[in-house]
Amino acid sequence: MIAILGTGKMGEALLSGLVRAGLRPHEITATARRPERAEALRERYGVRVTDNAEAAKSAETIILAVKPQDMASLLAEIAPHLAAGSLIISVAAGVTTGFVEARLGGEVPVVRVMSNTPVLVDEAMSVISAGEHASEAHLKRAEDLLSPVGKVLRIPESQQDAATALSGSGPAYFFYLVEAMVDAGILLGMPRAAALDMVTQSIVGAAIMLRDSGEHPVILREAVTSPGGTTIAAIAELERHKVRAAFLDAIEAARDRSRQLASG
Ligand SMILES: NC(=O)C1=CN([C@@H]2O[C@H](COP(=O)(O)OP(=O)(O)OC[C@H]3O[C@@H](n4cnc5c(N)ncnc54)[C@H](OP(=O)(O)O)[C@@H]3O)[C@@H](O)[C@H]2O)C=CC1
Ligand SMILES: O=C(O)[C@@H]1CCC=N1
Repeated sequence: MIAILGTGKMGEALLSGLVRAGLRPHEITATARRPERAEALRERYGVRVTDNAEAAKSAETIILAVKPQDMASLLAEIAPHLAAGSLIISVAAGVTTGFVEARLGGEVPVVRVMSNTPVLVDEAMSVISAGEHASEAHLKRAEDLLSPVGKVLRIPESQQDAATALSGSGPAYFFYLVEAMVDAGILLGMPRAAALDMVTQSIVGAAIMLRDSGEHPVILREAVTSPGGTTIAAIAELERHKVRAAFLDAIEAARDRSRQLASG
């Protein structure tokens, strides 16, 4: 039995991925704070929706998917109800395995995960790190759960905040880029729908080339950039506006925010 505690956007994305990967609804228990949310999950997936204590009691694997700010109270609620040997998988940004271990007591195995919303289309990037009492078998269990919905990479926990900033938040940067490029199309007089199509297909094509060609992004970009041509005219403006420096600062800010989150 797998329990997902705090089934909001990320919890539901994981839940739908597990169902697509072949888990049967009766093998999954979900929890939510609002009754209408609980009802929606029950209807949409046919899973059991209970309270946190009940879900924690009967699950071998417990996925914690509440906001970092809600983690301490959730851990206090489930601590007395954990079955011996249950694996705790936390997907919350910034929350360390030490934070979870200290509040659950005993030698509870904890795996920290940072995934991202492309889990909805089985293209997640999930990075995982073991807590003090998590064994190879626990890491493998987390990998088995996550690999049907995307790529999984093991990283030292010291790199989790950086990974949160890069791949956890990463999809948002690409959506933001698409919004900005579509706005540029509007500025040039393109219809909005056509501009969105053009930009979306360009980003999908570029992403697939990047993933499948094995080429470095610089090589791929140079192949588009003709001497004296249009692309270099655009890149000169991006450099003038320090877009690269803005990315370095932005992702560093996200890493710092991830570090702050566990302390509330
Ligand atoms: N969104 C993303 O791209 C990513 C998010 N994450 C992490 O995932 C976690 C969840 O984020 P996200 O899904 O965006 O947030 P949401 O607010 O969508 O989901 C959190 C859910 O937890 C529920 N909840 C809160 N407290 C309790 C409780 N005590 N018992 C049961 N349910 C509870 C909330 O209920 P209610 O709605 O009723 O308040 C809500 O449905 C965060 O820790 C975040 O850091 C990680 C990677 C990517
Ligand atoms: O913005 C956030 O805090 C979460 C963590 C990574 C992506 N979304």
